[in-house]
Amino acid sequence: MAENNDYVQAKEEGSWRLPPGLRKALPFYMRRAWVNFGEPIPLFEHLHKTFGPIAHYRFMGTLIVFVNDPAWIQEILINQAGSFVKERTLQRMKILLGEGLITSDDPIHMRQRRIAAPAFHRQRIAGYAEQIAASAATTREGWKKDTEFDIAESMMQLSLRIVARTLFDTEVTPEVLSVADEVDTIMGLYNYLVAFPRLERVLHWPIPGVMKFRRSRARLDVIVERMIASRRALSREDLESRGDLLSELVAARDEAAAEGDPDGMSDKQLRDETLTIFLAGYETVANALSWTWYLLSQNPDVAERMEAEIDQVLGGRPVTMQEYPNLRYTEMVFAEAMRLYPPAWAMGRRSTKAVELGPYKIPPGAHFFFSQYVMHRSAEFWDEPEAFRPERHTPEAKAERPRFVYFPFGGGRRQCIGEGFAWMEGVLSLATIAQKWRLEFVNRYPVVAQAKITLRPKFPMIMIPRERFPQAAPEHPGQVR
Ligand code: HEM
Repeated sequence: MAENNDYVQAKEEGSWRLPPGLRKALPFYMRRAWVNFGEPIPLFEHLHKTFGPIAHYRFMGTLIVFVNDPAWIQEILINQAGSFVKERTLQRMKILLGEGLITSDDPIHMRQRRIAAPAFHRQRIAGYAEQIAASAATTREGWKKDTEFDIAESMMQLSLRIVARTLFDTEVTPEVLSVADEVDTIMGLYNYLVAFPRLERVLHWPIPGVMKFRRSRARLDVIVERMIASRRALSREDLESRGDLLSELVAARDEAAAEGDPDGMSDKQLRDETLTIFLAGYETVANALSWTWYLLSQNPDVAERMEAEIDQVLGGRPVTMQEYPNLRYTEMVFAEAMRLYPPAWAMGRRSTKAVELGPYKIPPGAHFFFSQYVMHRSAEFWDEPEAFRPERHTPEAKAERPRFVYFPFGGGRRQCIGEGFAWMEGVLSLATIAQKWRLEFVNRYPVVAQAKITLRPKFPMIMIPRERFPQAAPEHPGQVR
């Protein structure tokens, strides 16, 4: 990097040693193509390209460090995790999610995670395989052959159906749809709301966007509280036999209380966890699946190989948990789609103590960002990063890579609690749908990834379902041959 008016080399500041970075505060570069306040990926890419594995800049008086080195990401998420809390923008999600798993910090987080963990154990989530396959089959049967539809919308509906069945043990009732709608409204307002410097204080002000947010949040609370109350009314036995995640959480809470955990999980925490899991588990998987179908449509050789595996493993039967371990290539396809289009495209932490990364010593209060999107496409670690190659995810290839070159589910003590669930949902949904259809992409809208809370397609993604085993057209009486 050449020293110029824009950039500074690594430098000492008092007892700190900062990595290289932008000489002036970020707003100074506002006219540059890589600065767009609603869209941080171009900025992260620019920092990586210009400065390499680590860079700093300042924004509104805060020191921000962007890290794109797998060993240093490991330092932040694992080895020095005790020196970090969640970054402020994320903490602001507390206005919606309260003290749920995503937003809380220790000691609340540690306790909540311990209580919620059994609901996500492998044996428990295996029980959801059947509901996932049945939901995907409903989606599959809803498509009309040779008729265009928007895959992004369809995958949202599928994942909503799966969440409704597994989290709440219900179909997509108007109640579940309103949860999705209210969450959508709130998330749409979220980017606007976090721009307020003293957000928590303005929440009571009669500003239209804020009022809308408050109304949505209140409606959401009523719905979720009703769902929790219906579980509470059940006997222990009935609760256990229901088997949905919310019942599991209520049961886990009761168990913790019975084992003498003095502060168990309050009703308020149960509400926070329910919303957190709903939010974390719904859009992420839907987007991962939409991107997978898009990439398959662009790589017919991969689609063919995946279909061959599915036909061979399933032999035309509905997929069950037993076959799941044998759908290895399908899983690699899903993994590779999440490399190119990671639903969680960046993560952030704030340091509470001094942090040492290699030669750098960074003061407490700095914000650290790292991006799955940038790392998963870095040429230092990936050969021809833009190419879609599921073979990158064989056990041998994985063993050769440093841990944090590929981290769609994060890592360390805050690693995604729903990871096992997400893999199963992705693979079983792909297998069920690909049993019947090959999707053909219709190039009507540009394919642009939009980095909102998750990485979603910005425009509708139109597909035509082609039947894989076309049925002979029925013969009509009097048909002329
Ligand atoms: C493809 C799908 C998914 C992706 C890419 C994904 C990604 C992530 C990532 C990167 C984190 C860590 C965030 C951080 O450390 O700052 C996370 C946390 C979390 N995820 Fe997921 N997730 C997915 C699906 C799910 C599902 C299906 C559920 C629940 C059913 C879920 C529930 C959670 C929860 C509760 C946390 C917070 C965990 C904690 O801090 O202890 N996620 N997820």
